Amino acid sequence: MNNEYAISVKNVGKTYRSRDGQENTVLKGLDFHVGSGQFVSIVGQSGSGKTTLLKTISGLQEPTEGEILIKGREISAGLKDIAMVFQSPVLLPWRNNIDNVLLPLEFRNARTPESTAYAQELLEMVGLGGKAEQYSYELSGGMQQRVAICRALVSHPELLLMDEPFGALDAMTRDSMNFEIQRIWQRTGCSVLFVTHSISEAVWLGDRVVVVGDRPGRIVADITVDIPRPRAKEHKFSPAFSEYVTEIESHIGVTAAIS
Ligand SMILES: Nc1ncnc2c1ncn2[C@@H]1O[C@H](COP(=O)(O)OP(=O)(O)OP(=O)(O)O)[C@@H](O)[C@H]1O
Repeated sequence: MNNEYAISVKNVGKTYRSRDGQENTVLKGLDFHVGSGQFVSIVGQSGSGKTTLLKTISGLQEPTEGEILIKGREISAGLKDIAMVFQSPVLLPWRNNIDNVLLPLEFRNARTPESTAYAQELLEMVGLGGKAEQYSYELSGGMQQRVAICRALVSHPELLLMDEPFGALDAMTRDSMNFEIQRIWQRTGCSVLFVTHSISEAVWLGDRVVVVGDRPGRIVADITVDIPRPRAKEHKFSPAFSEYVTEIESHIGVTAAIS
């Protein structure tokens, strides 16, 4: 039954066509599922089609072949259940932080006193409760990304798609954001698809790591990470962790571009 999955990707292909008629098949024959409440990391070489996959799952673009079901339904029927976080937070500078968080609800005319209270609660959950009235330019990059994550969560999405959300952050901030996203995920129970260039981040966060091979993008490995939760920093130094990293590196083939 498809209904038990948060996402079902069935034999999905995507071919871009340029204006002069050239075809570029970026994804071919992708088949995988994300269980309800699972955290699935996606890694792969640059250009292997990870962002294309996320955009296709989110409904921002259509697959050329195959189908994608969200909780057993066509994407068009499930869009309100999906939120996306990009590498750049893209906050509106003329709105304060809580108003940025509430933006998706305003678009739907669904801002209420309850949702405002929930937005404040989310900001508190990410340690920004005292900065609700401040503006994004008064925040660090890591803080801005936390506001963007709150904005994604404010509509209670069942599915959170994250495309290299911590790629622009320094190593220390990135580590603390990893803890934060693990905590948020455990608290909200949403399903997460998380694209990253960092194999160690993928292993540390994921219940599974899906490796996308390139030309055309296809799944070359789908590895279950059997490390207990909640995960702590020490897990990164365990032999099991290193084995997962080594195995994933071997599936990607070349590791030069991957940290
Ligand atoms: N809208 C588009 N039109 C045409 N080609 C595109 C489009 N978007 C992406 N591509 C091409 O699809 C391929 C895969 O791009 P995509 O951004 O999905 O890869 P990626 O794995 O996310 O890369 P990176 O890790 O560098 O972010 C690239 O060759 C890219 O040029």
